[in-house]
Amino acid sequence: MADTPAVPRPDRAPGGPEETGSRIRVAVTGAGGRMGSAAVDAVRAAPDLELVAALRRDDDLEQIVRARADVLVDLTVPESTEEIVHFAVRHGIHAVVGTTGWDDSRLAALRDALTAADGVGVLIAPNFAVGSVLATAFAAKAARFFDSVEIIELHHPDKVDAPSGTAARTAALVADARRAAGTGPSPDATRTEAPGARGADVDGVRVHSVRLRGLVAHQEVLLGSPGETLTIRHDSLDRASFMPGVLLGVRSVPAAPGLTHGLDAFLGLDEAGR
Ligand SMILES: NC(=O)C1=CN([C@@H]2O[C@H](COP(=O)(O)OP(=O)(O)OC[C@H]3O[C@@H](n4cnc5c(N)ncnc54)[C@H](O)[C@@H]3O)[C@@H](O)[C@H]2O)C=CC1
Ligand SMILES: O=C(O)C1=N[C@H](C(=O)O)C[C@H](O)C1
Repeated sequence: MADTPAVPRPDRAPGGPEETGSRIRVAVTGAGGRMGSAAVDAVRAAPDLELVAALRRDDDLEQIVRARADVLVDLTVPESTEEIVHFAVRHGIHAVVGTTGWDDSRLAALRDALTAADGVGVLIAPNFAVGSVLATAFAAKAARFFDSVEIIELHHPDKVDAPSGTAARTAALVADARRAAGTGPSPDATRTEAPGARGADVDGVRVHSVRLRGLVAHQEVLLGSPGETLTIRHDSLDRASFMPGVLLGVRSVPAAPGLTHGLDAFLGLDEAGR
């Protein structure tokens, strides 16, 4: 990662585009991908936004600076996203990040970088679909009331990571809620197991990943207690489902300095989904 110093952005704070009503200048990385190309189209179609750069793999990140982007939308791959986002932060550019791979240590390093970058905002959004954000919030809310909880995430087979970022985030919030309530671990008498049969253990929650041609992005949270189960399911049937969340992020992040994790706050939800 290049170690360039932060560049002051005189067009940012008082009198910047978010305050003057001028169009927000948006750059997209991963513009050649499934999500990036949809985001490019969505930004182009939004009257209050202006697409100023669309970068593909191997394009020079300096283009974002030369284009005087206000907000970067990153939709690349887990191996690239950290470097790209730190580059934006160092240059005083806000970022809306949909790419997966933001584990706790990466988030901590980003928080540190943002502390030094006065006024810059970054949204890390594990899922931009409103229904998915709500489903995760509902699951976190329900988690303490049931003996058992497991997650099944189902995606298209071109996805490079498993489990999904959404499932990892859901598992973390479910685990937090159960810890806070003193709920014990999900009961499980398994003694012999074919490798992977019980899924991945994410923060004490079993997560099962399905990859199937024909699917886009889907998740079920299964909760169970004696005599009853509750299933919270969300389906993204088309990448159009993600675009309102991307645009909400672009419009909201300039006024949200520091790190925002999840679209919840921009939707007016707190972490418990209220
Ligand atoms: N937060 C959300 O709601 C959603 C997040 N995602 C996530 O977004 C990411 C992208 O997903 P897809 O578009 O399906 O993948 P994709 O593989 O279709 O697109 C990724 C693109 O990024 C490009 N790329 C890689 N490194 C780059 C770099 N350094 N600079 C510029 N471009 C670079 C690749 O060449 C590729 O075109 C994944 O991490 C996925 O999990 C996907 C859907 C929704
Ligand atoms: O790769 C995808 O497609 C998706 N990735 C994100 C994730 O890993 O959670 C969001 C959504 O599930 C689609």
